[in-house]
Amino acid sequence: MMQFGVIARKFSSSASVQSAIKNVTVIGGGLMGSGIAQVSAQAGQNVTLVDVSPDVLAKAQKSIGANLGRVAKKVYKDKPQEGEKFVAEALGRIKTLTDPVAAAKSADLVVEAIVENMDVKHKLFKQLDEAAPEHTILASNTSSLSINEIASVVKRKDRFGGLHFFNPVPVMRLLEVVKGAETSEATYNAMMAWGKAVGKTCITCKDTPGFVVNRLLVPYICEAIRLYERGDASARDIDIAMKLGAGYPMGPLELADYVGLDTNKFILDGWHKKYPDQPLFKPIPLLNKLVAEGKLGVKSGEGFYKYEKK
Ligand SMILES: CCCCCCCCCCCCC[C@H](O)CC(=O)SCCNC(=O)CCNC(=O)[C@H](O)C(C)(C)COP(=O)(O)OP(=O)(O)OC[C@H]1O[C@@H](n2cnc3c(N)ncnc32)[C@H](O)[C@@H]1OP(=O)(O)O
Ligand SMILES: NC(=O)c1ccc[n+]([C@@H]2O[C@H](COP(=O)([O-])OP(=O)(O)OC[C@H]3O[C@@H](n4cnc5c(N)ncnc54)[C@H](O)[C@@H]3O)[C@@H](O)[C@H]2O)c1
Repeated sequence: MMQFGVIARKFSSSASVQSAIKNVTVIGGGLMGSGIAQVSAQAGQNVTLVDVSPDVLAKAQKSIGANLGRVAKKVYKDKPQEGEKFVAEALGRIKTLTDPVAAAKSADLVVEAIVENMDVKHKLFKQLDEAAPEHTILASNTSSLSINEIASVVKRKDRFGGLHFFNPVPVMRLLEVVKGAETSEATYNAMMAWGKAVGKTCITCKDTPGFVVNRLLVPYICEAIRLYERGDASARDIDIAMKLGAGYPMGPLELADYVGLDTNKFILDGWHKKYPDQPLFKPIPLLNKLVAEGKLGVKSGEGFYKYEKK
């Protein structure tokens, strides 16, 4: 369970670390993009949040407001008026747009958090590269794709890198900063400083599949699903086992639902295509079935478990 001290420490550290980056554009207003926008605004950055869907943007603003409220309740426990001011000021720093090209024009940093698909990311980054000012750093929050391959369509390869956040962004303290083959030292240093400024502990990763966390996490979740498919244990028992037996905050099937089964599928399909002989990345029929039925986990109301719709 997250303690007040951890939130307060995270909050104060984000307020005290300086970054040259002041204007951040976040593309994709879903699970991750809304969290990245929140922590950036909390740290005093001017944020432009972009999504193709106005409905997603409205939902993102609502959830960011609610999550800022949770932070304010802890940090300004005995000072509710200051808490309200904190929420209003942070929300006031976030503007929303549906046009990525317009949003790139005023950005020092663009963090992309759209669907996990190389072709879609390429199309977006080509546009961003043409529209953004010379100094702008472009970064992807990809879970599983190669940073070098994403960067292959841009001219500014020295000003491109990976910024891999974890879900839920306001709570998870890690940021993987990924150096591509042509990422300059200046870009890497700016990304590290920005990560610290938004309250994260940063680690340096090479552009290897899954970086550090997902290289370990993906095989673990896949094996859990296969265990369940074989009927070796119930979903509930697998999750209880890893929580009580290994001390994880969530079991693997709960975590798969939390991340989103569509995102899980994009990752697995991509790695299977790239490494067809690796048995760990073979398609999982049950996962394909759930996604085809629109059972995407928490965000759609059902995955391995059922959830109340938000
Ligand atoms: C089908 C599978 C096929 C396999 C294919 C491949 C699989 C691929 C899988 C990998 C996908 C990779 C995805 C990505 O690239 C990497 C990731 O992000 S991995 C996910 C990492 N995250 C985790 O592991 C989360 C683990 N869980 C937790 O830490 C906790 O459970 C929780 C989410 C923090 C919730 O904690 P609980 O105690 O259960 O619940 P509470 O509601 O009490 O919350 C605790 C605490 O946090 C505060 N809080 C929660 N959410 C937010 C928020 N959004 N904003 C602000 N604050 C939040 C809450 O208020 C509580 O505070 P407290 O009151 O305790 O101070
Ligand atoms: N879900 C996780 O736990 C998690 C964790 C870390 C990283 N990631 C990565 O973050 C990225 C986003 O994942 P998510 O879970 O937030 O997905 P999501 O489905 O919740 O959100 C993606 C959003 O992008 C929008 N979008 C799609 N194409 C767009 C475009 N061209 N321009 C603007 N908006 C567009 C969609 O409308 C959607 O709202 C993926 O690359 C994923 O691999 C996910």
